[in-house]
Amino acid sequence: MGILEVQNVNKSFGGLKALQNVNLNIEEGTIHAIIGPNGAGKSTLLNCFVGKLVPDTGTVMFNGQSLLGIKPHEINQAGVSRVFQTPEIFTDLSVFENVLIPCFAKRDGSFKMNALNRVRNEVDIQEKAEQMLIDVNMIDKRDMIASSMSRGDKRRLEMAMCLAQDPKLLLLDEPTAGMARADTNNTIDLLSEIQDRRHITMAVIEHDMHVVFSLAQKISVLAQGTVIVEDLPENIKGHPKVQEAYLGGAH
Ligand SMILES: Nc1ncnc2c1ncn2[C@@H]1O[C@H](COP(=O)(O)OP(=O)(O)OP(=O)(O)O)[C@@H](O)[C@H]1O
Repeated sequence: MGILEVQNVNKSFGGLKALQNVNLNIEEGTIHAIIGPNGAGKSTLLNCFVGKLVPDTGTVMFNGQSLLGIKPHEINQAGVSRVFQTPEIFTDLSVFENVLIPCFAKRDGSFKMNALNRVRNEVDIQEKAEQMLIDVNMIDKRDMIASSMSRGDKRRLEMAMCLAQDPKLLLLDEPTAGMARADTNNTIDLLSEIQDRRHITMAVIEHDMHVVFSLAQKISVLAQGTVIVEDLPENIKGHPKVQEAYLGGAH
C-alpha cells in the first residue's frame, strides 16, 4: 500500500479539464517525481494533496485515510508538509529562532511570538531545533539573521522548519526553480541526505531533469491532466509516450 494513493481524480476549472482520471501511488520512504510539460496539471494535483483544492470526483488517501474535505491545516497536522518555491521564513529572526517556531507549534498545536522569550527554559525544544539544524548542515549558521543568507541556505532553513513538523510526506514544488547550478546541486544533496537519515517520503514536482534523475526512485509523467506513464527512472527517459508529450508541449 502506498502512503499516498490517488484514484480516478478529476478536476475542472469551468470548461477546462485540468485533471482527468488521475491515478498515482506513492510508496512510503521513496522520492517520487511528478513531471510533465507546462499546464499538465502538476500544481493542481499537488493542491489536491494539501486541501487547497478539492477534486470534483475521485479519492486521495493518505496513510489509509481520505483527505477529501479535510482542511489544509489538518492535513498538515496529519503529516503532510509542503515546501514552496519561495522559502517561507521569518526574515528578521535568526536561523535558530526560525526553527524554534515550528518546534513550538508542533508541540503546542499553535504558536505565539512570545513563546520565543521562554526558550531558555525549554531544553527539549532547543535540542530539537538544534537537531533540525544539524540535519540540514546549518548548525554553524544558527545565529545568523535569516534575511542575510543565500537562496540555497534559505531553502535549507525552510527544510529544517518543515522537518520540525515531523512530516510523513514532504511535497516539494519545483525546489530548485531559479537556482544557480551550485545551489541546485546543494539542494539535491540536501534532499538525498534527508531521505537517507529520516526515510521521509517525498513527492517532487520538477522541470529540471538533472534534479529529477538525481533524486527520483519513481516518476509519474502528467500530460494534459492525465498520468501517461508511472515507472522507474530508467524506463522513463526513452519512453515514446514521454518523448511525445514533451515534444508536443513547451519543453
Ligand atoms: N485556479 C485556476 N483557474 C483556472 N484554471 C486553472 C487554475 N489553476 C490551474 N488552471 C489551469 O489548469 C491547467 C493545469 O495547470 P497547472 O498549474 O496545474 O499545471 P502545471 O503542470 O503545474 O504547469 P506548470 O509546469 O506551468 O506550473 C492549466 O491549463 C492552467 O491554466
